[in-house]
Amino acid sequence: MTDPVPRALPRPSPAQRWLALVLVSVAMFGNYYVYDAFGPVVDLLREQEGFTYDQISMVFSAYSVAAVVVLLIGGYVIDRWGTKRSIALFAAICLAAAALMASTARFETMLAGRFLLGIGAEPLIVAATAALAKWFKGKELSFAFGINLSIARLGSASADWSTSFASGLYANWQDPLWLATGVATVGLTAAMLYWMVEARLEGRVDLGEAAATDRLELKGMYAFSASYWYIVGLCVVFYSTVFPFRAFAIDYFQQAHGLARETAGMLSSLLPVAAIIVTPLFGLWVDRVGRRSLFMAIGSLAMLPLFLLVTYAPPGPDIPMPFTDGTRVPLTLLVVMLMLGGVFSLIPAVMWPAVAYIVRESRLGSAYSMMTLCQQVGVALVPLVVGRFNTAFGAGPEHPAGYAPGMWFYTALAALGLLFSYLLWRAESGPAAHGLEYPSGEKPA
Ligand SMILES: NCCCC[C@H](N)C(=O)NCC(=O)O
Repeated sequence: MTDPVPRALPRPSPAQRWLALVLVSVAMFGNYYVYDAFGPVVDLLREQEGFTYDQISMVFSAYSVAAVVVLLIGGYVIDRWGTKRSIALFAAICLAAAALMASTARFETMLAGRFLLGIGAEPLIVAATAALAKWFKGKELSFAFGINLSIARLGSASADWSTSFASGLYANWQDPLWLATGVATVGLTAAMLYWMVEARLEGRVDLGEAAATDRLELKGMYAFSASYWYIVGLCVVFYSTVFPFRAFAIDYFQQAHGLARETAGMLSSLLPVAAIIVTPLFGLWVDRVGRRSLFMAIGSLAMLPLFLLVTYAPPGPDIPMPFTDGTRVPLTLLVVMLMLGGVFSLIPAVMWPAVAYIVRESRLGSAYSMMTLCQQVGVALVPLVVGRFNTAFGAGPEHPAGYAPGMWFYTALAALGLLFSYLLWRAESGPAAHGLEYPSGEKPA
């Protein structure tokens, strides 16, 4: 008798793939919610617990310090543990971090909680990407990544919206953070369900092998072209401006512009909301027309005046915000936040895929890891500088001008971003171009 020939397993059905996507995305929703739940309680921590802006920015930066550490080792955990265990493990760490931050207003505990969040949240993003690659490889992979990021960004927007739908909790700093802990519990539940689904279907459907996780291999980094390092430079200054600005935005709108917390939250949510809607559209457009470095330069140029406009331009009339129940905001703030939302949609849509044009496929993992690592170093340092400025210049409701030095610092970073994108555009308009300026699929000879 001959041994039966092993039969090839079927690929997962659409229903199985979409179930995996929903569960992984809910875990990511929890991750992003917890990250952004800190911004809306900044003023309460200052007023009720006596936190200084220096302390607030140290807490915010602790995430990025942890992220730098885990980016160096996180890939090994995912490769060793597999996606299903890793997603549950990292979602559990996010939950523990959220609970730690909600438990007490001791500065050291907050710092530890935010550090723990960085340990869990950044590798959770990597593990989620690896998991989706297994289920959607050869299918709707880009679309699945897009949906996943949009649901994650909905988590960011929901944290801002919680100032309205959970306004009753904002009598103290702690209850909104307990709400974040609840959301993290939902994220962990989704991660556990994902573990069950993957374990149940393993051996029944062909999930393939997850590609080796993006890892940082320093060997050969020097060989990356100047264009790659210009994109890394832009990435660092762009995220080091936008993420810290977002972290302080709700407090800033309240203190410097006298907005109610609900209104400030709505205004701040324009960034992730714009990104959910517009990023995929920009992605499609740029695929058609190319001109990637030009678009990055346009995005950087558009960002340049925004922080000075919120500081010095007259507020203008109060007008109703679109898609709300008539919440009124000063025209200048609305225009600035809509423009920043546009930039926050355009630059990531162009910048991350541009790396794939410049670096060969076998080094893409290292290239993206190095880019994220540099990004997180910037995101760790910039809030410390802004916090220092705010404290040193006595920023607060009695002295709104004290916020101006921080805004000048953001402007200087935006100018640096413009310089990097100009250098990139110049490099990509010359003979050593990589095809960034061409539509998808068309490369220079
Ligand atoms: N909002 C949570 C922080 C996400 C950090 C992540 N490393 C990242 O930069 N993602 C890209 C993005 O545009 O959100």
